[in-house]
Amino acid sequence: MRQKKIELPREIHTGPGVIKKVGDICKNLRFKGKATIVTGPKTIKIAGKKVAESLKDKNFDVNIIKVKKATKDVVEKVKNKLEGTSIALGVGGGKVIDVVKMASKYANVHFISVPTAATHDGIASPRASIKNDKGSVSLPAHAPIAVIADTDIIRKAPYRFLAAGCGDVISNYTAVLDWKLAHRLLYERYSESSAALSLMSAKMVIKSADSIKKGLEESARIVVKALISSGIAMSIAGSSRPASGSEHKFSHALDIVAPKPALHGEQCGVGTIMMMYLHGKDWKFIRDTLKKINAPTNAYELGIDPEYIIEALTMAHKIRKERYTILGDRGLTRAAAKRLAEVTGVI
Ligand SMILES: NC(=O)C1=CN([C@@H]2O[C@H](COP(=O)(O)OP(=O)(O)OC[C@H]3O[C@@H](n4cnc5c(N)ncnc54)[C@H](O)[C@@H]3O)[C@@H](O)[C@H]2O)C=CC1
Ligand SMILES: O=C(CO)COP(=O)(O)O
Ligand SMILES: [Zn+2]
Repeated sequence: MRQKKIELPREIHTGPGVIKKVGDICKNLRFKGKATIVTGPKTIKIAGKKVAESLKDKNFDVNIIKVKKATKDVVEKVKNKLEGTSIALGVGGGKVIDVVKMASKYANVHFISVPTAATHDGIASPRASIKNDKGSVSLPAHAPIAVIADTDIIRKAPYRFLAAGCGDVISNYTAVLDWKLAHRLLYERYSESSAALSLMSAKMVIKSADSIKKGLEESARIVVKALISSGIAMSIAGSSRPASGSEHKFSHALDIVAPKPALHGEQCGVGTIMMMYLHGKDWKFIRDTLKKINAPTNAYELGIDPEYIIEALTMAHKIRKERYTILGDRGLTRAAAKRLAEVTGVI
């Protein structure tokens, strides 16, 4: 029988003010000595310093590293600085968390995910999206030993971030459709339980769309919960298949061609509208849900020129080629891409 390993976070702490418990949590997990915080230039002020204080209070020797990008070079540099550390903590957005996730895996130390915004479902996933010279790659990393999501910090982040997180998790709809397609066409390994959890995560957000509002702790909690369970769906699958399909290929393509890309989750949400159309499914329902949440549903709201939307659509199939989707191996012609974006109101 095929052997399988599922890696999950051991502890998940959410709630207002939970960041003050980071030191305690690390101590209870039996870490001691040096703790390394990986954070960003903005997020150090929002949360990094609080994490450092909490760790120092529990006698940790704290080292702080600031990163801006999630590239292979940055991962390598961080990995080298993790030597002798007992625990690494990623305090920030998706890029910071991906860097620490990958670097700590290479350095063979545990890491803790401390998201400062609910923008993405990499919070608890065992995968890392890392930029290289051709765009980005999805790499196997490891799951965080703990997730510490302070919903007070997350609710105070710009509302746009929360809406982006909703887009990232709603995109599971088309990711699962693509996965099923690949299973039928190529007999790709498919997990019913992972797909069910992935869709349940998306539905958690869709069901609450009317009550996801700016500044509310409850809204932050709903989205964080959905993002964590989507990450767990990736753990069960052992890949990002349940949470990344054709709509993510479109977003990754935009990251390459657009001079000023929007947030990952915002682009994935718009991609989901178009990929639902290609699958012959209810794309209007996705658009209307994103509208309710106040997430972007078109090029104008993304702040991206329509020309780049068309270009990204025509090249999306070339990204993560191993991941078969509705875009097929040949992708869309320019005329088909333009029509798709027009019919769905994206351009
Ligand atoms: N590994 C995985 O499974 C997944 C990885 N990702 C990756 O995550 C990245 C997207 O993550 P994002 O967080 O959208 O982008 P990001 O990490 O670039 O963060 C966006 C911006 O928000 C700022 N920020 C974070 N928290 C803030 C707060 N509380 N207040 C004000 N500003 C704050 C950051 O400093 C940054 O400038 C992409 O690279 C994507 O590929 C996305 C989904 C899943
Ligand atoms: O963003 C992701 C899931 O939301 C992961 O995407 P990739 O596996 O395409 O990098
Ligand atoms: Zn994503």
